[in-house]
Amino acid sequence: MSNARETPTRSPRSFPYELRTFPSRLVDGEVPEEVAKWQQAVALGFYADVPSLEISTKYVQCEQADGRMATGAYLIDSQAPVGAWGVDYPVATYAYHRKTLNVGGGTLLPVHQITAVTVRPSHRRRGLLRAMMSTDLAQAKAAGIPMAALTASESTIYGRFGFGVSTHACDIEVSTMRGLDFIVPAAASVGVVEVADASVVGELHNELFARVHATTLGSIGRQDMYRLLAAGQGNYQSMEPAKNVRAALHYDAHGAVDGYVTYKPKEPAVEIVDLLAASDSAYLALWNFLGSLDLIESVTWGMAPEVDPLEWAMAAKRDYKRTTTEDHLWLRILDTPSALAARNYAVNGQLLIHVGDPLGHASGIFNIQVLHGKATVTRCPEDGTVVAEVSMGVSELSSLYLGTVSARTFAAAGRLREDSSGAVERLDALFATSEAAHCLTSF
Ligand SMILES: CC(=O)SCCNC(=O)CCNC(=O)[C@H](O)C(C)(C)COP(=O)(O)OP(=O)(O)OC[C@H]1O[C@@H](n2cnc3c(N)ncnc32)[C@H](O)[C@@H]1OP(=O)(O)O
Repeated sequence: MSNARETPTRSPRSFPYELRTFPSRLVDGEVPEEVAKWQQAVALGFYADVPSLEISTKYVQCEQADGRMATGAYLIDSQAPVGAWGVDYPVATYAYHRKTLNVGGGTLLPVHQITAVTVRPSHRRRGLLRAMMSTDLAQAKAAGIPMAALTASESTIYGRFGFGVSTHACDIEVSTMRGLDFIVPAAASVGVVEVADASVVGELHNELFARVHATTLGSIGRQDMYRLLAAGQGNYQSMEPAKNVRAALHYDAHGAVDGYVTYKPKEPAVEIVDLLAASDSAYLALWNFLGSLDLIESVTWGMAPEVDPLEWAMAAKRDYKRTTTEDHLWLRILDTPSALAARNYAVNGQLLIHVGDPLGHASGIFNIQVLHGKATVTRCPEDGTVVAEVSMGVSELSSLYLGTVSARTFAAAGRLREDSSGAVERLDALFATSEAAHCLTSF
């Protein structure tokens, strides 16, 4: 008989991580250790420079203004090998802030905006993203937020979590070699455009963005950092004001600023940094200004709308080239009745839809009854007494939500099923929008 004590054996945990969530904010004017390490992990995940203390502090000031909550996944029951990052550095990061989404008709819907998702290369494909996303979406749903949103680094990651592409961003290149001629020149010459210091844009940004946000279907709230980004006063790599960012302001008939453009000249081209216009005339007048720059042969912009009035205003339509169209804003309905009741509808009507949701938040059979542009949405029993007329996943419903794609297109793509003849046509008639959704914010 052996005296040796049996060594207690513990099988390794299948998920040896703990998720901790904390606000990103300064304490006594300083970046707390936990937040600083979290930021180092984010920079690693996005291949960014190691943030200096100055940059870290500036980020946190902005994130504090946004009410950002950061989540880190930390190793438990284990020690880091000598020399490696310690267990107080998160192996995965995730964050959210909550702002609003313009869903049309002047309605701003509360939205849960997800950002800074990274998993350390040595811990990938072990379910960390799935764990952080599932936990966070469940908490957002429990907090009564009807919609989640993100902008994605890759288009293949987030569909499985119920997100659907809801707006596109276009890269455009407008040839200005011969200047810009407009079919109705007077429409592009309303008000006055004048040059300003780029720093002025930082001061105007929040008020102007609020005006644009309130009137643009698909616009989502901008994080505080945009004041700096839009004005060339700082970015995620440096807080040094850029020396090559120029600005022009548009003044309306009363002399009030209702638009601006900031741009980087790289002769013989100009790249737009940010363009906000609170009116159609400000938009065309700012383009008229850009078209008038001597020695410049083309103007590029990476945030042009899918349907751009500029293209239709130009006398030489072929001088407007859309070089890429890419998925931009991804939405994820969390609460189907609340989300559907918030938007406007084109016609009166009624429809029974079935929504599938792998995470359960948005699923069910719903009766949508629209009268005078507004919907009453009720959940139906799923005991076989009610039969849906159309069936789709929450990702598809989230893409249909702002009118960016039609049910007809999804049916043709095999992503939506018509269970009752004519239902797809009725769904498209209900969800039709008079303008194309456009989001000017990445996060
Ligand atoms: C909103 C934003 O912040 S977008 C930025 C996203 N981050 C990045 O691009 C930074 C670099 N990439 C990463 O940090 C990681 O690879 C992540 C965050 C993309 C994935 O993290 P992981 O922890 O490896 O993912 P996890 O193991 O939880 O996988 C969950 C599911 O997503 C899938 N998946 C993970 N990464 C990818 C990918 N790059 N492309 C396609 N599918 C992916 C997995 O196969 C898995 O699928 P399943 O559950 O249906 O079988």
